[in-house]
Amino acid sequence: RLQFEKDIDPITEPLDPITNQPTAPSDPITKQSIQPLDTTAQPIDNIDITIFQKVEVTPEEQAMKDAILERIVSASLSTVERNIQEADAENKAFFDQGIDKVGVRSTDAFGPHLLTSPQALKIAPSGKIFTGVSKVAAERLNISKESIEQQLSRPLPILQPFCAFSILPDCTQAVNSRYRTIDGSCNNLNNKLWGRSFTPFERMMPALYDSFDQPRQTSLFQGPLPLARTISSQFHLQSVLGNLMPDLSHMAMEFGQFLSHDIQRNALSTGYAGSNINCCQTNRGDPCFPIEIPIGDPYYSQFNRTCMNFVRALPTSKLDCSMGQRQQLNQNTHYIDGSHIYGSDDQTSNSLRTFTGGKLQTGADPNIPNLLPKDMNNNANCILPQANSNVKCFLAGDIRVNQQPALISLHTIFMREHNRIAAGLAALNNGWSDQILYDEARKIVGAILQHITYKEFLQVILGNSIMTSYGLTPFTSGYFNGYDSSTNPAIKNEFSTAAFRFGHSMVHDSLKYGSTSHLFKDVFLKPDLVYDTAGGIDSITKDLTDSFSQKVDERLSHQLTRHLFEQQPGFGGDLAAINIQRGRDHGIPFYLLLKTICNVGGTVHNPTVWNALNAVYQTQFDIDLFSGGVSENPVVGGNVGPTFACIIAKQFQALKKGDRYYYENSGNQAFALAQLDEIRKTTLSKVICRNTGITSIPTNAFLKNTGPSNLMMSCNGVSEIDYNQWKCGWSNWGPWTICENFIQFRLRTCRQQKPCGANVCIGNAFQVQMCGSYSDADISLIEIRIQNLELDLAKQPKDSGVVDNKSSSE
Ligand code: HEM
Ligand SMILES: [Ca+2]
Repeated sequence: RLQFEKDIDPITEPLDPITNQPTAPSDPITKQSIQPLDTTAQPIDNIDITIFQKVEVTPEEQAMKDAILERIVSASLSTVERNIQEADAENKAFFDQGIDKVGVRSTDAFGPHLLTSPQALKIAPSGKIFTGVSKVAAERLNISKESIEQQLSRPLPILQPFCAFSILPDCTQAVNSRYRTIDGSCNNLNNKLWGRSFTPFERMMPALYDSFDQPRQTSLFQGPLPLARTISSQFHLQSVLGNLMPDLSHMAMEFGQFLSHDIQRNALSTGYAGSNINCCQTNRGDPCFPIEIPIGDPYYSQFNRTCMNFVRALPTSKLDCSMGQRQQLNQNTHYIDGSHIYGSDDQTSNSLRTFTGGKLQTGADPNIPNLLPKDMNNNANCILPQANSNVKCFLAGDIRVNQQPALISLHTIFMREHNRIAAGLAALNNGWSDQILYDEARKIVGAILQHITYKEFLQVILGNSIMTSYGLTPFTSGYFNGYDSSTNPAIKNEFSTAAFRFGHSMVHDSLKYGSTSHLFKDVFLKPDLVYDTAGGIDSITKDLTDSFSQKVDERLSHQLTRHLFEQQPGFGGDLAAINIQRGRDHGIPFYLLLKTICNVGGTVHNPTVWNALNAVYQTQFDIDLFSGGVSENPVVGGNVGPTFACIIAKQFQALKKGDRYYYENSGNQAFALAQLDEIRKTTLSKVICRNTGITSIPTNAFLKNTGPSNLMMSCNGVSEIDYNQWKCGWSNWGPWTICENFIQFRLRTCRQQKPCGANVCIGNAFQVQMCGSYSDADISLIEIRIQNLELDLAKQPKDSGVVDNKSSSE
């Protein structure tokens, strides 16, 4: 049986035993991913397969269908497994020949996105088996492309041992836990794996692949789709200074990327021993899907470059272990939970903790305190200066942290926010263990991230009317009681490959840094600016709020479309082409289909833009989702077009309603109301003030223009979170009441809300005393009144928050 260890590729030609080269040139479009069935396989000719053409079937027919599927699967399994093993051997040969290499080559234009984690590689073989047998079944049963999901979506017992998701976690602890798990499991108690890291992206619509699971590459009018690079160079032209956003700051772009890295990280295929597959040097099939650079390319042709490396995403089995279309894997937790800060698996999260005082590790740099911990082995393949061995890249919950300095800065600020909160909580509550401090600080940071996302970020991206109609605006008081356990929070493939990439269009040519500007190509994977003692994180952050974003439109900076991760002139990547190619790799349906699903009618493009778009495609029905969506006119009050706004709004609605730990929820895991009100006071600007040396900042960090509606605020005296709402035990005494009939009293409240234990308050919540000038003769009467009052006061509850006696032991 198969070894579930290495990334292996089922879809490559056998090697010629003499030359050790593929025997036939492979054509990624028409290449069949699986060899014909074993001749030893049982024939199915005597079975009536017409029931697979029916939409409605009786229970008896369904049982018959399952039996047929079982037979086909059992007959084809060994062939599929053998193909995977052969592909593995072939990958090893490419590795041995030095074609696929461990570590990034100077022509790799994917940077840290290439670094697929070991957990994902373990899931890969399972994905290949499910895709392999599904393809055989679809072919044998003559199932049409459109009905594959419906006809094959059966959890066959024979396939369960191969499924990566057949073992469920034990969620007993999670039922009453105030804290999320690190990997996101057990959030939904009926569907324990929903939203967990290393689970598939879901879809809004079934995929549209070519020949079962091959990238969408054929036009509706036959012939190939236009090349991704051609669409990029002809339609996604260079952003010009004249098309700056009128209001959004460059920080809006950067927070968008930061948020994106919380909720999604696609896993790419790798070669033998995790090496990077080189699709430009070999002519092989899946998972190679190189981006062809046409002759006469306006930029790359001067370098005689004809190919940009592109490797397909890893296939995965589906979460319900049923057969069907090829799916892709999200390596991060789908929830907005700060997983890019803390890690999406226990090993990563533990490696980032100090295990004292609930704190996260910081870097020990002689010149600059409080940076992220250093990546001493340069696992992220950063480009480091030879002259200064202090300068290293950084470790965080998501390996893409080092992609460029603005991203490093936001990561650093939120790491500091965690440590500040942990210290604040520890100062008030001596008895709290490292674990409680870590958990509670992580819970608060997660809530702050959600609050900033829904209150500030989405507001400027989607605008009022969409925020309201999808119920995305947070409340100003009270709990949101809208948790819906039937809502799957999972990130949708259409969102990840296209809609949420709108931010690529907002990226400037350069990162402003004090009085200088640095082109992005000069700072990709270079942490140097962060170490600059003249400004570092503070300067990068201030300049993000101090400059405009580019508009969301078809235009992207050449820094992204010519120079992405460029290490050698002419050999950078093209992010617009990559986005288009990725959409095709994932079988994302064409733009007009999604537009219809989103109920977007009529003309939503500027006519010149629409004509330019149609000039590159044979027919409007071929338009890729990224290109069609990003170029729409923005919705009223927002900054993306109606189709992307719909996809984004639906996604964030699911992330809100489908998250048991959504910060505004009531219930077992809830914040006390007074705590929730503290979270609600947070803004991104305040978080920046609290954790940098910046002295003044726009009140709304997402808007650049300052004026009456967005005043500059001083960071001096910017309110901390009021940790008193987290203090366990008695509050201070309130004031004495007015003296009446020679008596007065005062009150205090007991804070035994989570995560305090019960019984943290000994004594009374009230004090009564005599007052005024009374005569000795009155004393006995006053004493009786005091006793009565004390009896009344004792009937009042003495606690202020939700009582909980379980969480303190967690
Ligand atoms: C300098 C800024 C940025 C750079 C260099 C960059 C680069 C990249 C690269 C190389 C990929 C992988 C593409 C692929 O292989 O399919 C990617 C994916 C992505 N980017 Fe960006 N990006 C930037 C900013 C942003 C922003 C501002 C947003 C959103 C507001 C964003 C959203 C996304 C999304 C949603 C993905 C897909 C993530 C996944 O599932 O793996 N990016 N980006
Ligand atoms: Ca997450």
